[in-house]
This record gives sequence, C-alpha cells and structure tokens, in this order.
Amino acid sequence: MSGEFLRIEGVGKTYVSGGKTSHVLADIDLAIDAGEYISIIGHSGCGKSTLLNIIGGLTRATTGAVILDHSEVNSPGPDRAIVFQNHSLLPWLTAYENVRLAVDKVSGGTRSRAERHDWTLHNLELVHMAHARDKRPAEVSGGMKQRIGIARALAMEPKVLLLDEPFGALDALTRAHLQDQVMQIHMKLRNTVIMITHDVDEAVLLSDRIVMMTNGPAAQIGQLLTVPLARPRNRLEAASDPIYLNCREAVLRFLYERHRYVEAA
Ligand SMILES: Nc1ncnc2c1ncn2[C@@H]1O[C@H](COP(=O)(O)OP(=O)(O)OP(=O)(O)O)[C@@H](O)[C@H]1O
Repeated sequence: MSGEFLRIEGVGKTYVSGGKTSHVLADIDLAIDAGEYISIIGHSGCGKSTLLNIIGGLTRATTGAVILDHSEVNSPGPDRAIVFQNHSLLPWLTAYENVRLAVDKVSGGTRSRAERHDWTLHNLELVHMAHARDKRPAEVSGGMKQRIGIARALAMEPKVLLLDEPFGALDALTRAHLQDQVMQIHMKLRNTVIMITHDVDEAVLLSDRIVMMTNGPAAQIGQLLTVPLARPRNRLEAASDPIYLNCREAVLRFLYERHRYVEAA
C-alpha cells in the first residue's frame, strides 16, 4: 500500500460562531489507496461529517491539507461525489433525469447525447433502478431514493465516493440489501469510498479499514483497524468468521470502553 492517492495531512478544524470557538478536529493524518473502502466511525458530534466535508471541499480545514491524486482540495468538484443520509434528489425530476442532470454536467463536453443516455441508464442499472427510471423521488421508497442518489454519484465517475451515513435512515432489511449492492458495486468498479457510519457491523462488513475517531473536542484518529476479510464478502458467512468477530469486538471496545460517549452538559 502506498497511500499516495488521497492524503489527509495534519487536518484540523476550528469553528468560530457567535463569539464561541470550538475545536472540532485536530491533527488528522490518513493516507488512502485508490480502491480502498474506508469507514469513519465515532460518537455523535465528534466531527465525522466535518472531516468528510473537508475532503469533499465543502468545508475548509483550519490547518493542514487534503491532497487528492497530487492536487490540493480547495473546493467541491466532480472528482468527489457525496451521498448524504437524506437523499438530495431534485423532487420534480424523475430518477433518470436526476442522474442525467449530473451526467450532462460532468460529461456534456466529452460524451455525445446518445452516450450520455446510455451512461445514465448504465448507472441506474448498476443500482437496479432502471425499471423505475420514470418515477419521481416522492413515488419511490427511501431505499430506492438512496439508490438513485448512489447512481447519480457513480455516474459522475468520481475519484472518491463520499458517503455520509448513506443507509442511516433505512430500515434494517433495506439497509442490508443496499449494503450488499454497494459491496457488489465496489467489487466491480474498485472505486475509492469513504463512508461515515454509526453501525459497527456495517463498518466491518464493508470496509478495508476502519477509522475510529476519539470524542471531541479536538477529535483525532484514535485507532485505525484493518479488516483482513477476503472479498467478496457474504454477510451470513462473515457473521461467524473469527476475523469478522475480532474486528467487531475491537471497534466495540474502542467505542464503549476506551472512548465512551459523554453527553454534553
Ligand atoms: N458550521 C458550523 N459551525 C459551528 N459548529 C459546527 C458547524 N458544523 C459543525 N459544527 C460542530 O462541530 C462538531 C462536529 O460536528 P459533525 O457534524 O462534524 O459531527 P459528527 O461526528 O458528524 O456528528 P453526527 O454523528 O451526530 O452526525 C459538533 O459539535 C457541531 O456542533
């Protein structure tokens, strides 16, 4: 592993609002290889979204830098697509149109109309949503909306896919189904993914490495855990695999023994 693809170097973040200063992140160093699936886990409010937004270019780091493929990240860009917990689809557009809009924006100058049409459909097929291409967000389930959001993000062919609790609002069965699909897509595309989650099993099942954050203020990476489970992974087989169980226990111990959540006063 060279860790040259995405480097987070000494990243810190301080918010100043209403005369109050809060040190959210301090000295975050992380090197990620192309094709890795990384999860970020930590208690509520520790700064996970802040870190993801810094990588996405939506928030500027106070100190340090993010270097993606040898260029410093200073603003949002199509090379980093973000999928949020609550889908951000345009309600007046169909599934096809939501994805097509992103495709036109990113590859309007490089692909013909026919190619952009095919590419839009290809990405809807990837998430098994081609059958619902003409439905608007209000006409489909929460899981389907997330799948359209993932299709839209993938269609932009980002260097990094940033997932901010993408399955957080879904029921357990839909969530498991979508996790399996994301694993299949990752196997197929070998894309680089950084995902925030609160779910220990989700982190272990999907990730190559898990970034465990300490509690804030000034949260840091407390532990970095490699998940040496072979791929493709099957959730039923994994559930009794000693490697899976050891990783799961390591994350639980980190969260509930070493860095227990303390309710803010
Ligand atoms: N724009 C902002 N201005 C001031 N403080 C902010 C801002 N955005 C986030 N914060 C604060 O930074 C801290 C970290 O927030 P962040 O959303 O990154 O945490 P998180 O770990 O993603 O939380 P959760 O798991 O609950 O989503 C919180 O205390 C939050 O109130």
